[in-house]
Amino acid sequence: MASPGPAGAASAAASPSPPMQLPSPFAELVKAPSGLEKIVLRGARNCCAEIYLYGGQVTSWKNDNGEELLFLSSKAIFKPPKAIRGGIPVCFPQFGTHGNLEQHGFARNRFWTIDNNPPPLPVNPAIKAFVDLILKPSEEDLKIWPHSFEFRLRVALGPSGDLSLTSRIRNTNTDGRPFSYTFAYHTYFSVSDISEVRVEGLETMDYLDNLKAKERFTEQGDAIVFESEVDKVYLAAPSKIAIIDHEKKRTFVVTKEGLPDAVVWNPWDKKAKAMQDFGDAEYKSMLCVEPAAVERPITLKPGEEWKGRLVLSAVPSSYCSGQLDPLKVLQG
Ligand SMILES: O=P(O)(O)OC[C@H]1O[C@H](O)[C@H](O)[C@@H](O)[C@@H]1O
Repeated sequence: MASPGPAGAASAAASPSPPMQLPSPFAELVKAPSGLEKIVLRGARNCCAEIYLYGGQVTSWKNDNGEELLFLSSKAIFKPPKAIRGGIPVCFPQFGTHGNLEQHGFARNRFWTIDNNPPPLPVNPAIKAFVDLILKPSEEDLKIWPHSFEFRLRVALGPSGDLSLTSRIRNTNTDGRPFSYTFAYHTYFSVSDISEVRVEGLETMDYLDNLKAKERFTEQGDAIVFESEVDKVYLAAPSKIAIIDHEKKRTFVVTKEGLPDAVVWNPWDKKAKAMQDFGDAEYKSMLCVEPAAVERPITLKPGEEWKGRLVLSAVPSSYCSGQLDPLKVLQG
């Protein structure tokens, strides 16, 4: 008997114009001009978020006033196999070049499907706008990474406009083999002007510098500011990091669980020019702060599941002419 359950959703995904069911009345599946499908989550007032099935990738997150909070390049290419430049690409099963797979693994350029019947996840009952996606390896994927897995991603918009991403990755190998992976939520924040931005929470942390052959250094005691290209993996970073945008008087608070590291990236002018899908001056209006597990890969035995969570909130900075109290932002 046909039912609008998960099997219905999976087979509908393969047909050309599916009347796809979503479990939340605040979520809608629409076709973007590129022809790719995306889910639009609608929260209170003008809050909303968009998630592409391609890459399982969040590309938009707007606040109460309908202002965009994530960076998406004006030159982003919405065509496989290129990953979409901006939003929140998911790097799995490899972050960066930490392995033999393509840069950042393959999850960001695969088609995910809607999972209408995911295993229960403890949730805040006030969250009404959410969607569950799932990625399983294809035959081709198994040739490049010979492990069977189920990757479930829930994207939810909270009542106060917070955006949360919860990843659950399960080893479904039937041959008894464990697997290991590295991971990142490659979050592109929209900022007014990179030279007006500082990041708090990473002071005094050790980091691997991708611009210096992954050599290990220790950050100085001050908040991080930006004057040139940055590509660092902060190790054992705190669970809250604040990105303070002085000009916009906005602070992003990044809360991470299950993800020890945090990557900070801005390509600056030279690298920006070299990227085909990134505007020459766009480095000024973006910053990537990416909760990640890089230094120590995560290992799962068959049947084991890992959970990694990211919660983003955007709050007005109390900054006027004095100093913002970093403790208030990071603890509050
Ligand atoms: O161009 P992509 O493959 O999307 O990677 C963009 C960037 O992602 C991360 O932040 C890495 O640390 C950088 O080394 C890399 O350049």
